[in-house]
Amino acid sequence: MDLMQRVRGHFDENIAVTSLVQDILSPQIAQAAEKLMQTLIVDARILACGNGTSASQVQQFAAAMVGRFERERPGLSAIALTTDTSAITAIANDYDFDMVYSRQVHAVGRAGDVLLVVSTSGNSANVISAIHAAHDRQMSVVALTGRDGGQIADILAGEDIHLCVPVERQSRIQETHALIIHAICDAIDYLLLGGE
Ligand SMILES: O=C(CO)[C@@H](O)[C@H](O)[C@H](O)[C@H](O)COP(=O)(O)O
Ligand SMILES: [Zn+2]
Repeated sequence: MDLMQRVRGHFDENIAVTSLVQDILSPQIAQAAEKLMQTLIVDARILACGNGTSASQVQQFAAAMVGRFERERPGLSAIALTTDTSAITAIANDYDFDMVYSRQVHAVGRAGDVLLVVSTSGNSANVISAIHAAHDRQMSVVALTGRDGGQIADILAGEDIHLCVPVERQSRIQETHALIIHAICDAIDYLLLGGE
């Protein structure tokens, strides 16, 4: 395979995954946006966490809420738990890296808040602990995962929403998570402000 074919292959694969996910996840994505919107309008908060690329994606989401997405509106209450290096290093150093998010959820989370998690494998231990902490706090969860949803698929409960991109390749899962997050941001604006 020459290099050009290899490059084009990424786009072909992305188009196929995007189309699959449009078919199977659009209703749940709309449902997730409704849930987050219901959370924000009663002055509850969205806490968000993930690792690596997913950390950058939850930060992007929080920035789009507190700042803005594509339309002008008041700032909305979302906090990425990935950004406070003092808290993260203290918790990892004094306790365990698996607790870097759960400890923050326990400390900051309140009943009615929502935890947004992003994990390509569904198996990150610190994200799994954060979900348990959210449940302890009477918070529900919106989880973006990939492959078979990993262990996260097994621990979600009640009113939690699971958006699983059911393909193997990490890059395709992450690109699709980015698209899902953009769709959710737009849907929240649409629910708040109506159509353009
Ligand atoms: O995806 C990349 C690089 O593109 C990695 O940085 C990736 O995000 C990290 O390995 C994460 O630790 C993977 O965790 P998860 O998404 O499976 O929960
Ligand atoms: Zn639990």
